Amino acid sequence: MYANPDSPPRSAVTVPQLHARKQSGEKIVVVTAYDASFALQVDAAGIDVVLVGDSLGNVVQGRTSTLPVTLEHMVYHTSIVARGLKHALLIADLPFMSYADRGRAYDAAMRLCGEAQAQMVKLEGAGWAVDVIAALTERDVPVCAHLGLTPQSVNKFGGYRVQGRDETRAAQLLADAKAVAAAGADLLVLECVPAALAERITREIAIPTIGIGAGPACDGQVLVLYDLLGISPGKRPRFSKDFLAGRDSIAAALSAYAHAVRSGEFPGPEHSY
Ligand SMILES: Nc1nc(=O)c2c([nH]1)NC[C@@H]1CN(c3ccc(C(=O)N[C@@H](CCC(=O)O)C(=O)O)cc3)CN21
Ligand SMILES: CC(C)C(=O)C(=O)O
Ligand SMILES: [Mg+2]
Repeated sequence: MYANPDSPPRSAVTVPQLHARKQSGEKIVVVTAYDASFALQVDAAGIDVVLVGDSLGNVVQGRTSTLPVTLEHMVYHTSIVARGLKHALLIADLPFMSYADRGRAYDAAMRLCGEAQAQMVKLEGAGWAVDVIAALTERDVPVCAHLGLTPQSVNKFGGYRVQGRDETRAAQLLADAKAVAAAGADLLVLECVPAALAERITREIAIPTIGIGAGPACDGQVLVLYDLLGISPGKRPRFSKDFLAGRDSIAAALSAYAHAVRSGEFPGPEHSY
């Protein structure tokens, strides 16, 4: 289809609609996808947002971290996922070091939102990254921030551990959440933080929070698709759940996940810290 100034955004779900969910209390359901066939399944299940995560390094490429994932990989997977979507909003992860300064972030956003058709980019961290969020926001590129366990920092963390457990770190995380929101982020992913802290952050900032191992109080939830289907190799993180177990199709597993998030059944205490 050629450009038509009257045509609506590519997806049915829009950024302003996601903002409105914070007030309405209707949970935002997010899942990762990496190819067109799964994107079609996820879209048909009525999931709100699809994330092309750099977790593709782990689950598609068989690596032990997300650090080797390149912008080329992200552009390729984002472009093929985009072809499978009609309903869901599409977010793409900015890979390691692709947003190290304003200029690199602009170039990467051009590839992911221009060429590959993502509607929002996601980046990890606060501090220096707050300026990058402000830079993208000034150019009207929607941004999803990501705090807590930020997997691109694994070499600094020394492993994948729950973040914000002590008082000082919890206060820092709350301050970081306020800073990314003030810089213009549209959404905030909170990964592996105590449920009580995620609840407090969700209450104190104006943008929706999307939890993964962050308890039930977040405005939405995200899971890695292959964790949700029970096919990820190795030890499964505590926050994940196999929704295919006891069901007979991928479509049924995706619908069950969406329903469990919307009804507040998932995540339970056994998935939280
Ligand atoms: N398949 C997959 N799922 C993910 O959620 C995911 C990836 N890959 N790759 C990138 C990151 C890495 N992630 C991870 C990986 C492991 C844990 C984990 O094992 N956490 C411990 C916490 C231990 C603690 O501090 O108490 C756990 O038992 O849940 C958490 C997040 C999340 N992301
Ligand atoms: C787990 C989500 C939040 C992510 O960043 C990814 O899949 O890469
Ligand atoms: Mg990621």
